[in-house]
Amino acid sequence: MTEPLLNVSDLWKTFGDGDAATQVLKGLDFTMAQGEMSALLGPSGSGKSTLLTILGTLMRPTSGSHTMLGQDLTTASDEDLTEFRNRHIGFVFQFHNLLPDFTALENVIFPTAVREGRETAAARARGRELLVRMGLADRMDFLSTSLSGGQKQRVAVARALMNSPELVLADEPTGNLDRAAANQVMETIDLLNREEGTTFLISTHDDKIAAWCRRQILVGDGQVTG
Ligand SMILES: Nc1ncnc2c1ncn2[C@@H]1O[C@H](COP(=O)(O)OP(=O)(O)OP(=O)(O)O)[C@@H](O)[C@H]1O
Repeated sequence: MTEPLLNVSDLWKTFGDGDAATQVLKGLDFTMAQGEMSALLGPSGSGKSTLLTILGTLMRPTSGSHTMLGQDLTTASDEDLTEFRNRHIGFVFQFHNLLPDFTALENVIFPTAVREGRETAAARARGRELLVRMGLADRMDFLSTSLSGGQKQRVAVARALMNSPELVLADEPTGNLDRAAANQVMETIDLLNREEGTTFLISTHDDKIAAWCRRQILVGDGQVTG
Protein backbone atom coordinates (compact mmCIF):
# COMPACT_ATOMS: atom_id res chain seq x y z
CA MET A 1 0.00 0.00 0.00
CA THR A 2 1.30 3.47 -0.79
CA GLU A 3 1.90 5.91 2.04
CA PRO A 4 -1.06 8.27 2.61
CA LEU A 5 -0.57 11.94 1.73
CA LEU A 6 -1.61 12.97 5.18
CA ASN A 7 -2.59 11.37 8.42
CA VAL A 8 -4.02 12.86 11.58
CA SER A 9 -4.67 10.79 14.62
CA ASP A 10 -6.12 11.52 18.04
CA LEU A 11 -6.13 15.23 17.17
CA TRP A 12 -7.37 17.56 19.90
CA LYS A 13 -7.85 21.32 19.80
CA THR A 14 -8.98 23.34 22.78
CA PHE A 15 -9.42 27.11 22.66
CA GLY A 16 -9.08 29.04 25.93
CA ASP A 17 -8.70 27.42 29.31
CA GLY A 18 -10.42 26.88 32.61
CA ASP A 19 -14.17 27.57 32.60
CA ALA A 20 -13.84 29.33 29.23
CA ALA A 21 -12.23 26.33 27.47
CA THR A 22 -13.90 25.11 24.29
CA GLN A 23 -12.91 21.67 23.07
CA VAL A 24 -13.39 21.78 19.32
CA LEU A 25 -11.51 18.71 18.07
CA LYS A 26 -11.78 15.68 20.34
CA GLY A 27 -9.50 12.90 19.23
CA LEU A 28 -10.16 13.24 15.51
CA ASP A 29 -8.64 10.64 13.15
CA PHE A 30 -8.46 10.57 9.38
CA THR A 31 -6.23 9.90 6.43
CA MET A 32 -6.12 11.27 2.89
CA ALA A 33 -4.51 9.55 -0.06
CA GLN A 34 -2.65 11.42 -2.79
CA GLY A 35 -5.03 12.57 -5.53
CA GLU A 36 -8.22 12.57 -3.46
CA MET A 37 -10.90 15.18 -3.96
CA SER A 38 -12.88 15.25 -0.72
CA ALA A 39 -15.62 17.34 0.80
CA LEU A 40 -15.50 18.24 4.49
CA LEU A 41 -19.03 18.45 5.83
CA GLY A 42 -20.58 19.09 9.22
CA PRO A 43 -22.81 21.48 11.10
CA SER A 44 -21.76 25.05 11.74
CA GLY A 45 -19.30 25.11 14.63
CA SER A 46 -18.32 21.45 14.26
CA GLY A 47 -14.66 22.35 13.71
CA LYS A 48 -14.20 22.24 9.92
CA SER A 49 -12.29 25.53 9.69
CA THR A 50 -10.27 24.62 12.77
CA LEU A 51 -9.27 21.34 11.14
CA LEU A 52 -8.38 23.02 7.82
CA THR A 53 -6.29 25.61 9.66
CA ILE A 54 -4.37 22.87 11.48
CA LEU A 55 -3.92 20.80 8.31
CA GLY A 56 -2.64 23.97 6.63
CA THR A 57 -0.04 24.28 9.44
CA LEU A 58 -1.35 27.75 10.26
CA MET A 59 -2.25 26.64 13.79
CA ARG A 60 -0.94 23.85 16.00
CA PRO A 61 -3.22 21.25 17.57
CA THR A 62 -3.37 21.02 21.36
CA SER A 63 -2.26 17.38 21.05
CA GLY A 64 -2.28 14.49 18.63
CA SER A 65 -0.27 13.52 15.60
CA HIS A 66 -0.24 15.17 12.17
CA THR A 67 1.96 13.94 9.38
CA MET A 68 2.06 14.87 5.71
CA LEU A 69 4.38 13.47 3.04
CA GLY A 70 5.94 11.40 5.81
CA GLN A 71 6.94 14.46 7.85
CA ASP A 72 5.87 14.90 11.45
CA LEU A 73 4.35 18.38 11.51
CA THR A 74 3.50 18.46 15.21
CA THR A 75 7.14 18.64 16.24
CA ALA A 76 8.45 20.80 13.36
CA SER A 77 9.78 24.30 14.12
CA ASP A 78 7.81 27.37 13.00
CA GLU A 79 10.44 27.99 10.34
CA ASP A 80 10.17 24.45 8.99
CA LEU A 81 6.37 24.70 8.96
CA THR A 82 6.49 27.89 6.91
CA GLU A 83 8.84 26.26 4.43
CA PHE A 84 6.69 23.13 4.29
CA ARG A 85 3.49 25.16 3.78
CA ASN A 86 5.02 27.23 0.97
CA ARG A 87 6.17 24.15 -0.89
CA HIS A 88 3.33 21.72 -0.36
CA ILE A 89 0.05 23.43 0.55
CA GLY A 90 -2.26 25.83 -1.31
CA PHE A 91 -5.25 27.70 0.14
CA VAL A 92 -8.54 28.92 -1.27
CA PHE A 93 -10.83 30.90 1.03
CA GLN A 94 -14.46 31.95 0.78
CA PHE A 95 -13.38 35.50 0.04
CA HIS A 96 -10.83 35.52 -2.75
CA ASN A 97 -8.62 38.31 -1.25
CA LEU A 98 -7.38 39.39 -4.66
CA LEU A 99 -5.33 42.59 -4.85
CA PRO A 100 -7.58 45.20 -6.47
CA ASP A 101 -4.92 47.14 -8.39
CA PHE A 102 -3.44 44.01 -9.95
CA THR A 103 -4.52 42.06 -13.01
CA ALA A 104 -5.68 38.46 -12.83
CA LEU A 105 -2.23 37.23 -13.93
CA GLU A 106 -0.38 39.52 -11.50
CA ASN A 107 -2.56 38.24 -8.66
CA VAL A 108 -1.73 34.64 -9.54
CA ILE A 109 2.03 35.15 -9.66
CA PHE A 110 2.40 37.79 -6.91
CA PRO A 111 2.86 35.43 -3.90
CA THR A 112 5.49 33.43 -5.80
CA ALA A 113 7.27 36.60 -6.93
CA VAL A 114 7.39 37.87 -3.33
CA ARG A 115 8.74 34.55 -2.11
CA GLU A 116 11.38 34.32 -4.82
CA GLY A 117 12.25 38.00 -4.59
CA ARG A 118 11.55 38.51 -8.30
CA GLU A 119 9.09 37.70 -11.03
CA THR A 120 10.55 34.98 -13.24
CA ALA A 121 9.58 34.03 -16.80
CA ALA A 122 8.81 30.53 -15.53
CA ALA A 123 6.35 31.91 -12.97
CA ARG A 124 4.61 34.02 -15.62
CA ALA A 125 4.35 30.99 -17.91
CA ARG A 126 2.90 28.84 -15.11
CA GLY A 127 0.43 31.60 -14.18
CA ARG A 128 -0.72 31.98 -17.77
CA GLU A 129 -1.10 28.23 -18.22
CA LEU A 130 -3.24 27.96 -15.10
CA LEU A 131 -5.47 30.86 -16.12
CA VAL A 132 -5.99 29.30 -19.53
CA ARG A 133 -7.05 26.07 -17.86
CA MET A 134 -9.40 28.05 -15.60
CA GLY A 135 -11.16 29.32 -18.74
CA LEU A 136 -9.76 32.83 -18.19
CA ALA A 137 -7.46 33.15 -21.22
CA ASP A 138 -9.23 36.34 -22.32
CA ARG A 139 -9.30 37.83 -18.80
CA MET A 140 -5.74 37.46 -17.59
CA ASP A 141 -4.77 41.06 -18.19
CA PHE A 142 -7.98 42.48 -16.71
CA LEU A 143 -7.84 44.19 -13.32
CA SER A 144 -9.23 41.84 -10.70
CA THR A 145 -11.93 44.40 -9.81
CA SER A 146 -13.42 44.04 -13.29
CA LEU A 147 -13.96 40.27 -12.95
CA SER A 148 -17.17 38.55 -11.82
CA GLY A 149 -17.30 36.77 -8.46
CA GLY A 150 -16.86 33.35 -10.07
CA GLN A 151 -13.98 34.56 -12.23
CA LYS A 152 -12.26 36.06 -9.16
CA GLN A 153 -12.59 32.77 -7.32
CA ARG A 154 -11.11 30.88 -10.30
CA VAL A 155 -8.16 33.29 -10.18
CA ALA A 156 -7.84 32.42 -6.47
CA VAL A 157 -7.78 28.71 -7.36
CA ALA A 158 -5.05 29.37 -9.96
CA ARG A 159 -3.06 31.31 -7.34
CA ALA A 160 -3.31 28.36 -4.93
CA LEU A 161 -1.94 26.03 -7.63
CA MET A 162 1.03 28.19 -8.66
CA ASN A 163 3.64 26.16 -6.80
CA SER A 164 2.08 22.80 -7.70
CA PRO A 165 1.21 21.97 -4.09
CA GLU A 166 0.30 18.38 -3.27
CA LEU A 167 -2.64 19.55 -1.12
CA VAL A 168 -5.12 22.40 -1.60
CA LEU A 169 -7.34 23.30 1.35
CA ALA A 170 -10.48 25.20 0.39
CA ASP A 171 -12.73 26.71 3.07
CA GLU A 172 -16.20 27.31 1.60
CA PRO A 173 -14.70 28.31 -1.76
CA THR A 174 -18.11 28.76 -3.40
CA GLY A 175 -19.96 30.08 -0.33
CA ASN A 176 -20.29 33.50 -1.87
CA LEU A 177 -21.27 32.48 -5.41
CA ASP A 178 -24.48 31.67 -7.27
CA ARG A 179 -25.02 28.14 -8.54
CA ALA A 180 -23.64 28.68 -12.05
CA ALA A 181 -20.47 30.41 -10.83
CA ALA A 182 -20.03 27.79 -8.07
CA ASN A 183 -20.24 25.02 -10.65
CA GLN A 184 -17.63 26.71 -12.83
CA VAL A 185 -15.26 26.90 -9.85
CA MET A 186 -15.88 23.22 -9.06
CA GLU A 187 -15.35 22.30 -12.72
CA THR A 188 -11.89 23.88 -12.64
CA ILE A 189 -11.04 22.20 -9.32
CA ASP A 190 -12.18 18.87 -10.77
CA LEU A 191 -9.99 19.43 -13.85
CA LEU A 192 -6.91 20.23 -11.78
CA ASN A 193 -7.54 17.25 -9.53
CA ARG A 194 -7.69 14.94 -12.52
CA GLU A 195 -4.93 16.49 -14.62
CA GLU A 196 -2.36 17.50 -11.98
CA GLY A 197 -3.29 14.90 -9.36
CA THR A 198 -3.61 17.69 -6.77
CA THR A 199 -5.39 16.56 -3.61
CA PHE A 200 -8.28 18.83 -2.60
CA LEU A 201 -10.09 19.05 0.73
CA ILE A 202 -13.09 21.36 0.43
CA SER A 203 -15.28 22.42 3.33
CA THR A 204 -18.84 23.20 2.38
CA HIS A 205 -22.42 23.33 3.65
CA ASP A 206 -23.75 22.69 0.17
CA ASP A 207 -24.65 19.12 -0.82
CA LYS A 208 -24.42 20.02 -4.52
CA ILE A 209 -20.82 21.14 -4.04
CA ALA A 210 -20.06 18.02 -1.99
CA ALA A 211 -21.46 15.91 -4.85
CA TRP A 212 -18.58 17.07 -7.07
CA CYS A 213 -16.21 15.35 -4.67
CA ARG A 214 -15.43 11.66 -4.76
CA ARG A 215 -15.36 11.33 -0.97
CA GLN A 216 -17.39 13.01 1.77
CA ILE A 217 -15.87 13.38 5.24
CA LEU A 218 -18.40 14.21 7.93
CA VAL A 219 -17.30 16.03 11.09
CA GLY A 220 -19.48 16.11 14.21
CA ASP A 221 -18.73 16.76 17.84
CA GLY A 222 -15.02 17.11 17.17
CA GLN A 223 -14.56 13.77 15.41
CA VAL A 224 -14.95 12.26 11.97
CA THR A 225 -18.32 10.57 12.06
CA GLY A 226 -18.59 9.31 8.51
N1 LIG B 1 -9.64 31.29 17.91
C1 LIG B 1 -10.71 30.77 18.54
N2 LIG B 1 -10.93 31.02 19.85
C2 LIG B 1 -11.97 30.48 20.51
N3 LIG B 1 -12.90 29.67 19.93
C3 LIG B 1 -12.74 29.40 18.63
C4 LIG B 1 -11.65 29.92 17.86
N4 LIG B 1 -11.75 29.48 16.59
C5 LIG B 1 -12.87 28.71 16.56
N5 LIG B 1 -13.45 28.66 17.77
C6 LIG B 1 -14.68 27.92 18.13
O1 LIG B 1 -14.51 26.61 17.66
C7 LIG B 1 -15.75 26.07 17.20
C8 LIG B 1 -15.56 25.51 15.78
O2 LIG B 1 -15.32 26.59 14.89
P1 LIG B 1 -15.01 26.33 13.34
O3 LIG B 1 -14.90 27.68 12.70
O4 LIG B 1 -13.86 25.41 13.22
O5 LIG B 1 -16.33 25.57 12.87
P2 LIG B 1 -16.90 25.29 11.40
O6 LIG B 1 -17.35 23.88 11.41
O7 LIG B 1 -15.87 25.68 10.39
O8 LIG B 1 -18.13 26.26 11.35
P3 LIG B 1 -18.82 26.99 10.08
O9 LIG B 1 -19.40 25.88 9.26
O10 LIG B 1 -19.87 27.85 10.72
O11 LIG B 1 -17.76 27.79 9.38
C9 LIG B 1 -16.76 27.19 17.31
O12 LIG B 1 -17.51 26.98 18.48
C10 LIG B 1 -15.90 28.43 17.42
O13 LIG B 1 -16.54 29.43 18.16
